Amino acid sequence: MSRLIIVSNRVSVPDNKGAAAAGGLAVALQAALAERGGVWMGWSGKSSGDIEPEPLVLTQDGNITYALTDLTQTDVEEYYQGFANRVLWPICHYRLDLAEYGRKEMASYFRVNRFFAHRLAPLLEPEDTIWVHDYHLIPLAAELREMGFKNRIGFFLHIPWPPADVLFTMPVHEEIMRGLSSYDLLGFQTKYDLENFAGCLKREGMGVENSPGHFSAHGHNFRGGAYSIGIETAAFAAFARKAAAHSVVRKARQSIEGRDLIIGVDRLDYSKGITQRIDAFERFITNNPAHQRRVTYLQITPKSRSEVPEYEAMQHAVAEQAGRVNGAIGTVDWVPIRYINRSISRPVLAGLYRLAKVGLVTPLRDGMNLVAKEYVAAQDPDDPGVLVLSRFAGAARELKGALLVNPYDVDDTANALTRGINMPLEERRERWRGMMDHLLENDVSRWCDVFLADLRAE
Ligand SMILES: O=P(O)(O)OC[C@H]1O[C@H](O[C@H]2O[C@H](CO)[C@@H](O)[C@H](O)[C@H]2O)[C@H](O)[C@@H](O)[C@@H]1O
Ligand SMILES: O=c1ccn([C@@H]2O[C@H](COP(=O)(O)OP(=O)(O)O)[C@@H](O)[C@H]2O)c(=O)[nH]1
Repeated sequence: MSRLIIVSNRVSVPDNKGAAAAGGLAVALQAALAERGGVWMGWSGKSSGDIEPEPLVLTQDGNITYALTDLTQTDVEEYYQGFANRVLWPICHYRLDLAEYGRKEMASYFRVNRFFAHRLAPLLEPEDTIWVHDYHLIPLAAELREMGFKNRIGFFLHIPWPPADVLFTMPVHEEIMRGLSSYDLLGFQTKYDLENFAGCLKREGMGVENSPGHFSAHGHNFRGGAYSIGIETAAFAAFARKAAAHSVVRKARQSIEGRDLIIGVDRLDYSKGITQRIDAFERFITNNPAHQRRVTYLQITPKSRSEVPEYEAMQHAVAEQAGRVNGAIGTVDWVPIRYINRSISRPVLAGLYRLAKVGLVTPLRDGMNLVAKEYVAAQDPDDPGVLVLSRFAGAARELKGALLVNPYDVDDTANALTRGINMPLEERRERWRGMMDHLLENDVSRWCDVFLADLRAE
């Protein structure tokens, strides 16, 4: 069996393992690699200032070799904060209004991908299978091919892929499409993302789809498919069963004093629909005075990408909004929204999900959303809660037992909250069972196996 080499911008570093890694990619890859072993190369998350980063630092932890590199401060600002998170992220989440193009950021993006390729090259052996992850590293395969590597190279995109009219607003869309065309296998979260990709390729004759999922473009034949990422379902359910004894979970249970708990867990990101969600919660309370003082909405929201201006602005906006709504609907003995900016470890999160009668997951657009899956996995089979889920999350394609909402429609989400809080036990059980069976069968291990089997197949 060939070695597996994973490359991603974000790496869940060994000394950080017990701590909360707020980000689905790191959580999922950690789970996938722990089982198989291999090499995981990526950014250390640190800046080397204005000097060239030191050589790769290799750390062995069990069967995983971590290979981390720093980036210069300029590269952090231009490649990660600039092009990846101010151009590709908003475009792929359909937020053209937030995209900030800059020539030097685009140049830095391609330069850092070349740098990654050069750092990776000495680690590679001819039989290695290389699996590249996410929008930060689209040009990596083209760089490796340029250097003569013939390995099987796959790519998985964790975020949505937009339609041609959206993608083509990006000045370097052709180079990005060319980069994707250099892989042997492209994985998307849903078939809609795959269809959008095929549409982008065909629109201006950049490539053709020879048969479903088989493409030719820029002189290369490659395949594409939908591979919805999963979680470690059984292990997460076990966390949740044990978590009731955890002191944080016990304190949370005591402090809600028998009220119904609604939970939201998201990085502080504009794609997650947090402001619309708070509006919907306020509407739910004003529409249902009987629930006043009888529910608590816990929103766990670790800060994310704070150096990017759009994220910094959002931190202020959400904090201000949560305060305003608490002021408007709270009473002397009831704080309706508990808004937390710290990251919580996943074993504790599992216990909080299990305490919650409703999991409120309403992104405006999301590649998958692992929180939705974790919420389901954490439930008590005898008394499960209800998942209220945005129809624009990749997870909505799979979790048929959720109450699907349009997150832009505040009344729709407020009504789903009413329905969720009042749902009879039998209906909750039935909805939950179907989702849990699906998650047990389609866990992260299966996702990994299926993608790698397809990548390794000629
Ligand atoms: O690395 P950061 O800039 O701190 O951001 C965290 C991660 O956010 C994104 O996660 C996505 O991957 C999840 C797992 O497939 C998926 O469920 C979710 O919908 C996506 O938003 C991003 O794609 C990762 O690269 C980041 O590491
Ligand atoms: O305080 C927190 C908040 C989130 N997460 C984890 O971060 C991941 C978020 O993944 P998701 O796919 O929902 O969204 P992303 O942040 O990757 O866009 C999930 O595994 C969460 O359990 C965590 O460990 N602690």
